Amino acid sequence: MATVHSATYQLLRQQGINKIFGNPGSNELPFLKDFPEDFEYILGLHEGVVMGIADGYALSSGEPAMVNLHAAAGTGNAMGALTNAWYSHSPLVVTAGQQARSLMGVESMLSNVDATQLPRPLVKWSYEPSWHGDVPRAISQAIHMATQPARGPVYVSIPHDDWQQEVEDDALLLADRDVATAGMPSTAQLTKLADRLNNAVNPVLVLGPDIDAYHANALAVQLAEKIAAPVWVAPSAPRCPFPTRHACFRGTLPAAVAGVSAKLAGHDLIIVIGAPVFRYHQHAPGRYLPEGAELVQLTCDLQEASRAPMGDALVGDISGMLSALLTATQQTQRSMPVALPVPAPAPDVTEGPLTPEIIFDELNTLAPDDAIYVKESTSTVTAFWQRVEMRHQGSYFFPAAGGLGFGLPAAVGVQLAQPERQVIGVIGDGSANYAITALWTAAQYQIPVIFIILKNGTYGALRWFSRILDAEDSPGLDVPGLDFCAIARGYGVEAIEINSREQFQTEFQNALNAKGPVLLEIPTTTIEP
Ligand SMILES: Cc1ncc(Cn2c(C)c(CCOP(=O)(O)OP(=O)(O)O)sc2=O)c(N)n1
Ligand SMILES: [Ca+2]
Repeated sequence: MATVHSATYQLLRQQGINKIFGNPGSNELPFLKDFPEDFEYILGLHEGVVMGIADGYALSSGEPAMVNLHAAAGTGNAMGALTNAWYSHSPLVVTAGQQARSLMGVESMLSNVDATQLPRPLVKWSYEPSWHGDVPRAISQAIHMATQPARGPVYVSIPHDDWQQEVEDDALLLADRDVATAGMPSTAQLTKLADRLNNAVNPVLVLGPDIDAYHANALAVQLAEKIAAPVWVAPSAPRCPFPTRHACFRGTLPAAVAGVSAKLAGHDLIIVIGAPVFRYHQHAPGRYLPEGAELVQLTCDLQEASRAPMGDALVGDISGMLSALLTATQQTQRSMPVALPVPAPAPDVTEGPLTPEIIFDELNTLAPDDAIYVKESTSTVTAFWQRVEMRHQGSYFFPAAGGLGFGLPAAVGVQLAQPERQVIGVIGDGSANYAITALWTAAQYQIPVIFIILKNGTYGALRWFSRILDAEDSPGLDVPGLDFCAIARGYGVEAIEINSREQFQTEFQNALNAKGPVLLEIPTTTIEP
């Protein structure tokens, strides 16, 4: 007779999930006992790290990742990371151990009281089965909810005395279920969209993370070239959807209402694909659209389409819709945009700390063409996009909700998902502290990430915000006295402090050949975002 335990592992196995990212407590041990040999458990020392590693793994692989947290305390520790996973459409199957059914009502220790409320609104669905026999079906529903568009995290709370209970053999029917979404436009919808594009005089493309998530980067290049349109990346970019040295590429849009309209002025049709409209950040009021412009959004996310403050939207499969639109669009006679100029090499420094621009120029020279960057140094984003070329799908990840503590663990998760590509974490000395224990997991599992800590001794982005918000006298904006080499070595990661361009060149190339993780701590100047 099957048990909840055996039926659930069989379901996970058949659905291609064989890694469990977790940090255990007593509630989780009955799930982890008799751990199958064909599964791997990746331990993080804090649940925010566990969620971040799983998030990086799921975003980069495109596959669902299974997370196992400890009751309410573990779920609470993971909530910060969950904000990023929610906004990045990350397919995470998050489970949490619950106290035994008979002890929940008296709120005994480790009871996850009102468990399904805890992760909301940062999950697509949360559920606690009302009896043990429903656990395998609940996990099956969680997998399909997490992986169908718009993808996103889900949450299932499971009482620990369910796992050894017997279930009907029909529970095994769940293992082979195949659930998919079609999501293609009708002929009428496609004709209407293509007509708008073919009749536009000066169209512009604004591309978002779901182009990269659905591997539609090459289709986007073909469309941009066919209509000879400039291409902007949607504001607050958590991924890179378009090659950054392509002639059509124009950079990332500013995360402000007025700024977006200013950059898109003069265009009569704004086509947004794979992005919300828009992920504003700075409060800079203005008109949502430039004079004379219309906007149409292609998205996989009904909520994104519904909450937009202007324009039209079509919800469907990103890659399918883009491919159909490409076919239906006429080749334009307009001339192609002229490529942006490549920035002049960053000037050397004769004394004092290096500049972030020097580091980015060196990365652009020394890193492999298909390197993957996990970025979390908030004041250097613009300089990075200008100086470090990104060509391939899945080359860039940034916390989608701006929730810091993403970079270090996500770099570990991305490297687990992409062992053939070098992952480089470019992390600020402020951000690094929110999930610093990810270094331990990288060392323990010998995951060869290169961690670059840009150490300017301050919350650089907040220094900039304090100026535009007239709050420059705010306390708590500096982070002096941190020794990341000592911290990293304490978690088992080889670490070197870098104080010259030549030393960076030598140590970075050594790190490329290392078998395990390496951390480069680089004192730098502070620059404007
Ligand atoms: C979990 C969390 N806490 C606090 C913040 C606030 N915050 C903070 C603290 C920033 C400074 C990050 O400093 P850094 O050293 O990582 O990078 P820069 O110096 O390049 O800005 S940017 C920002 O929005 C946040 N986004 N997320
Ligand atoms: Ca900093």
